[in-house]
Amino acid sequence: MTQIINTETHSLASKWDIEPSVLQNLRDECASAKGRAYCPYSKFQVGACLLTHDGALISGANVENASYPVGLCAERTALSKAVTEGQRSFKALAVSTNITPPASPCGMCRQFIREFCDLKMPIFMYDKNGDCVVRTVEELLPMSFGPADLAA
Ligand SMILES: O=c1ccn([C@H]2C[C@H](O)[C@@H](CO)O2)c(=O)[nH]1
Ligand SMILES: [Zn+2]
Repeated sequence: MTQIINTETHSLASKWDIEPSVLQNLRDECASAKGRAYCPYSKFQVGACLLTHDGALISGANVENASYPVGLCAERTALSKAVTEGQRSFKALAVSTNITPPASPCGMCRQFIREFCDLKMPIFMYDKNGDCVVRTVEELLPMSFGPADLAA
């Protein structure tokens, strides 16, 4: 069956060197993961999905806790799942929320992402309408501290 892929997805995909159907799957996966968020306190659902260089998609959602600060963001859930499944080579991250403009990863997640992802890796942030804002890791966390700095 032929998939219908919109023009925005096509142009984003070519800009970031991702197959349009793969970018569409990434977007769909992070949107579905959002539906599995456990967020009874904030009621703010967030879905995230990583695309690995070998084409795997690994998703996560926010998981809150009655002791509020214990809650986990979607981005760190997805990354922790991926890393503990042996995946550390990422081509893109997508995040989906039900607001517009789209939410961007919190400061703690930016640092967590920076540990494993290339500074030039794109982060696709989808809003409630499925529209997208894209920024690289470096744009979200300039002049960052990373693993190589410890060895310097
Ligand atoms: O990028 C974000 C921003 C917020 N949250 C979660 C944390 C908390 O569960 C809820 C409200 O902050 O949304 C994420 O998962 N990712
Ligand atoms: Zn976060």
